[in-house]
Amino acid sequence: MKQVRSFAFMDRIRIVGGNKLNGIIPISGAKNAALPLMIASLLTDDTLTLDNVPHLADVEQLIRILGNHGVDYSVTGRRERQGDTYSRTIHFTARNIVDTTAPYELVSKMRASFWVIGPLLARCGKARVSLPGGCAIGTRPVDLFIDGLAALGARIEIEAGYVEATAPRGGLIGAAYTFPKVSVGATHVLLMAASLANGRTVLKNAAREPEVVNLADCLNAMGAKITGAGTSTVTIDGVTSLSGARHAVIPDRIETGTYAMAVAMTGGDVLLGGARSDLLENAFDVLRATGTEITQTNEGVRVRRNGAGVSPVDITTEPFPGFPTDLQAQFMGLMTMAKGRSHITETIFENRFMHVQELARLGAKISLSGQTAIVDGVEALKGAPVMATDLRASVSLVIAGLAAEGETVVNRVYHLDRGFERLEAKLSACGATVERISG
Ligand SMILES: CC(=O)N[C@H]1[C@@H](OP(=O)(O)OP(=O)(O)OC[C@H]2O[C@@H](n3ccc(=O)[nH]c3=O)[C@H](O)[C@@H]2O)O[C@H](CO)[C@@H](O)[C@@H]1O
Ligand SMILES: C=C(OP(=O)(O)O)C(=O)O
Repeated sequence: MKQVRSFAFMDRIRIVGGNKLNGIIPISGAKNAALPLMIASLLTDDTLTLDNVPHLADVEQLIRILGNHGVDYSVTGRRERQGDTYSRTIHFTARNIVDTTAPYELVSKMRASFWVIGPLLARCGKARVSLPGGCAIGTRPVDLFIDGLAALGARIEIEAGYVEATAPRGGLIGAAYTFPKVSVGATHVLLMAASLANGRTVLKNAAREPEVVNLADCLNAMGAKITGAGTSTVTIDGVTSLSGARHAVIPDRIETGTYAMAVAMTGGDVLLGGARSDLLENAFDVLRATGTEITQTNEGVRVRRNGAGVSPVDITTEPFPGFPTDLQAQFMGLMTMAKGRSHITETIFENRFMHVQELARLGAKISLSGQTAIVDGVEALKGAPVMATDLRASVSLVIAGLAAEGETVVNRVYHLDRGFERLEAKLSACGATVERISG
């Protein structure tokens, strides 16, 4: 097995705030689209080639997990921009599945690794997968995966921290299943499992996220028969086998929204290269209401804000097409500098406010009332040492640091390396003072 590149654990990010952002930030392939696409390679003994795969700790970790099941990979077509390597083309081949167990040591590091349960069960008739880890933003149960796979005929038991799933003799059986709650991950898993089931599956109340559509398009290119992805009702007519394909990861809408909010905070004029505004219309409407100019161009999304100040806007996180929970922390960063009070309500994860106390170190005025944060904008933030607690919380501290007076040091940036490719290089190229201090 080839050496998978590691990310440094104890690095810190040092920011000296106060500079406007001006220039171009190339947007990478989406982490949350790349991960399920990589997992789909388990469904076929042919090669699945994925373009625009970001170089992130989560991607490298999933390469290790897939390797444990017998997936080989090779990297070609590295793209170079601004003298540095980024998103790559990776070929994944699961000629033989050598192990249907996904062990705790690998799966506990990342939520999405649990999703191998769908393709392993569909292709091999069995899977034994450790209960997952991931960002500590709530309890994050797996009941919907279990109920959904059981609806396709799987027998499921939980034994010593592992979900053990067995398909009926002859394979999974298509069925109608209504998700009691919208789940991105459970929708991904049922799409993959039902693609190789016998007969028709109809999923109701399915997640409509662009990453689900990206996966369905890839599965269809591999020979699956899926219609309705991107709506709440998805129909999958099972096929007996899937083939290889070549497919591109969509641009990262959360990275796009994050840098757009950074520009809204610091002021300036930045082109988010390759970004698609149709992937986050709601968040862009909200940003426009704060006083930020956003236009789609042929090259990407242009974001501008002059010195007029930030207007407060209330938001509530919702499944797509609503305001994404993965941008809630960053938006709170922006609201700390608004001219007035805003309310930010989190409805997806019950413990996704850990950035509140860290933003307070920078001088933010935020109080919590249940699932709502009440943010009173301050004249200016002041730099301070802060601690990253999860992926999106970490980046909210970085963008707040860009707008704060003086020096901010963000500790525990390994969270950031899970989901932001070359963050310091991208921001520095637009005039920010940001550097990584090796731990
Ligand atoms: C790798 C990836 O793509 N992660 C994203 C994915 O996470 P993930 O797929 O884990 O999130 P889900 O959409 O499944 O979670 C939505 C809600 O459903 C609950 N739930 C989920 C499954 C289940 O079996 N039972 C249950 O109750 C969750 O606890 C949460 O409250 O979608 C989230 C919601 O947009 C994003 O914040 C994450 O960035
Ligand atoms: C919460 C996230 O990731 P995960 O689901 O892997 O924890 C995220 O991408 O913001």
